[in-house]
Amino acid sequence: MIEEKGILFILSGPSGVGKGTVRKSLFDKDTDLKYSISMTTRPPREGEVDGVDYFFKTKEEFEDMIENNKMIEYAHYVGNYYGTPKDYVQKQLDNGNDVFLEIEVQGALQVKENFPEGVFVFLIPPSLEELKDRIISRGTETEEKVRNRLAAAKEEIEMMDYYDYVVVNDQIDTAVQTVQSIVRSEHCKRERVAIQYKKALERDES
Ligand SMILES: Nc1nc2c(ncn2[C@@H]2O[C@H](COP(=O)(O)OP(=O)(O)O)[C@@H](O)[C@H]2O)c(=O)[nH]1
Ligand SMILES: Nc1ncnc2c1ncn2[C@@H]1O[C@H](COP(=O)(O)OP(=O)(O)O)[C@@H](O)[C@H]1O
Repeated sequence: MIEEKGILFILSGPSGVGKGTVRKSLFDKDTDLKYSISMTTRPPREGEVDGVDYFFKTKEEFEDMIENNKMIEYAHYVGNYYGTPKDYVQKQLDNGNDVFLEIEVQGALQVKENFPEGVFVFLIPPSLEELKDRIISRGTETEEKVRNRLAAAKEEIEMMDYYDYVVVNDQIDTAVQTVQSIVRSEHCKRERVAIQYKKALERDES
């Protein structure tokens, strides 16, 4: 059966919930998904590589991309810009490949406006206490930034209503398996399979 367009998957949720951890583990298992590397003005953390973890840009370079309409979405998050460049995502979807975005909530809502057919997955922590522990234990933030991220998290969790799926990231393996099942299930959606069959039948008859 010929795949038409790829599916756009959006994984979002509060900072520190485990989006990056879930995404990396998912990509170790599911090589068919294409990951869209984000652009950011945040300085690289130790061990982060330009073009692998993020495309690290200056504020001017980022604003230039925005002005030239080259971003699908972007957000100003805890003092820095983060965003998804348009070209890569569009090209992969057009080639029939599934694309996976891992982005914060403001950006996900913008994607929803432009790609309403996207599949929106919201990752939540088992509790706010656990979320705080995860942000602290990661050790990448100052005390003030931990407070900022937790304050943002409370507002972000209220946006759950805009999502198609909600996954609790309690045990990492279970959360990854659940996201993987969502990806598989979306490929079995009746509308999607029916369209592909119809097209294949039409080709057969002509
Ligand atoms: N809107 C948007 N958010 C992004 C993008 N890339 C990463 N983010 C989010 O920006 C937030 C901060 O990312 P980062 O500084 O790497 O910290 P961490 O994810 O909390 O480790 C996280 O919630 C990311 O998921 C993007 O392209 N667009
Ligand atoms: N299911 C989980 N159980 C315990 N710790 C987790 C789990 N998922 C992620 N973590 C830890 O929580 C911290 C934040 O995870 P990270 O993937 O950086 O979050 P995000 O990308 O959402 O900001 C990291 O130290 C990570 O190892």
